[in-house]
Amino acid sequence: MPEVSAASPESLPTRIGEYRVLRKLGEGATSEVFLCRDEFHDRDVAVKRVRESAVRDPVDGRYYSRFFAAEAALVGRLQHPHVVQIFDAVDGPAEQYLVMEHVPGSTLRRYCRADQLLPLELIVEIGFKCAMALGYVFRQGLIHRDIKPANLLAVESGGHLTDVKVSDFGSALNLGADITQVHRVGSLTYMSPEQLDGAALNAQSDMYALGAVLYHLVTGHPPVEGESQAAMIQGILYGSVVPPSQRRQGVEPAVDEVILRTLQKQPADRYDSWDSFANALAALITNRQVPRGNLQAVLDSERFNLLRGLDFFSRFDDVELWEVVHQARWQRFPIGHKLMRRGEKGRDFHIIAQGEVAVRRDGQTFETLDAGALVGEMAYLAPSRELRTRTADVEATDPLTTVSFTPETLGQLSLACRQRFSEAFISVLVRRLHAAHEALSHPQRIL
Ligand SMILES: Nc1ncnc2c1ncn2[C@@H]1O[C@H](COP(=O)(O)OP(=O)(O)OP(=O)(O)O)[C@@H](O)[C@H]1O
Repeated sequence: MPEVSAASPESLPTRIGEYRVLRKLGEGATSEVFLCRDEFHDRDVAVKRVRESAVRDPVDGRYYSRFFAAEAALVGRLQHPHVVQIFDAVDGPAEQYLVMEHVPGSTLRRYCRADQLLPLELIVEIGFKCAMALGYVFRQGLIHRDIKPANLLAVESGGHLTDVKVSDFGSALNLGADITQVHRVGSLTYMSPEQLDGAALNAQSDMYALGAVLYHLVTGHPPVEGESQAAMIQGILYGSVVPPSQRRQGVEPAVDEVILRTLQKQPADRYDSWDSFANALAALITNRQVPRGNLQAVLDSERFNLLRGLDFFSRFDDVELWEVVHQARWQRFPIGHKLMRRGEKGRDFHIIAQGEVAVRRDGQTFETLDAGALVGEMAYLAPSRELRTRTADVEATDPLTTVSFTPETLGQLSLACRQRFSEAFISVLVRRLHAAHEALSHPQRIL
């Protein structure tokens, strides 16, 4: 399947339904994908149109219709930053198509080539994001069943891979609704033994496939190779897998361990949940078991895990936390940096992600705040302009990492996420009120 097909202009439709076609993005066995303009919503979208020949196919036509129906059933349902959103599905007499979020970039297929391999830390980061995304998908009652590099879209910017999104839910099994399981959908190269066998599937089957993709990304080879389909099947069911460290220099035993665990023949021998798999991947980064290479920047997975540990975000779910990871301004400050000065106007607020600050008035420290604490929210929440003045100096007494928002950037978050912020603000304010009340009633306690 070509990644990006340079379609001849004459074969390019001018419109698909209400969408103006800009160019062809790619094609698969059953469909073509076009970059289109959604004028109503003022955004670019990817429109996946089922080939007429596919639907008419006398043998497989009804399966193809089923693939379309499976994806169409998910319109508006999967909302996760690492899952391609499906905006609309049209099942017309003339054409069937899906309207999806456009992902600018390519797919992970190109990064499986031995001469294009990604740094290890980026592969682990990709694994972490996909594991979290598939955990979300599983909680919606779905098993993807066709996790492969071509279905993991790579967001690229300036020639670099910056993010990843799971796509193509045509083969998805809805545990709540599908009574019969069609077996052997999916790509043999990444298929779990139980999927081959026709046994019942669960989260561990997608986990195997994601592990196989990670193996391919790390080594440039799929975990099982064979000259023929029969040899492949034999290998998947009974063969042993060469540890990734034997195929790529610099791979630590801990990385071998995580990947090989997902490729165990028995689902029960793999991780027991997506969360434990994601945590094992995150630990490889935290424990420095993958080289940090030239990428000095903090990884999204580290940010995510940092936020997950903070009290302020304890009621945020994973999707909301990812929003914060992507939309907040992350800043680092040295010791001595003045985060705020008394008397200054300002409406931004910060959550301390790492480090410590002293809150001072007239040179006297009256409070120290550390990870999870909120700074500057009083001016943010103030109901009138006059009250938007900082009432204290705030200075870093430790190297500081903060997560900051202005009223404008907070306003760009989803309603659900803003709701979580309001709840977190209220609980901080109630705790403060309570402390102030205690201090007033028992002044000796705070001496
Ligand atoms: N949302 C998207 N944004 C950008 N490009 C996309 C998007 N969806 C698909 N593509 C491109 O189109 C190609 C074909 O898409 P897709 O794999 O979904 O088609 P398919 O017919 O389901 O393929 P197959 O049946 O072989 O898995 C992808 O490999 C990718 O290059």
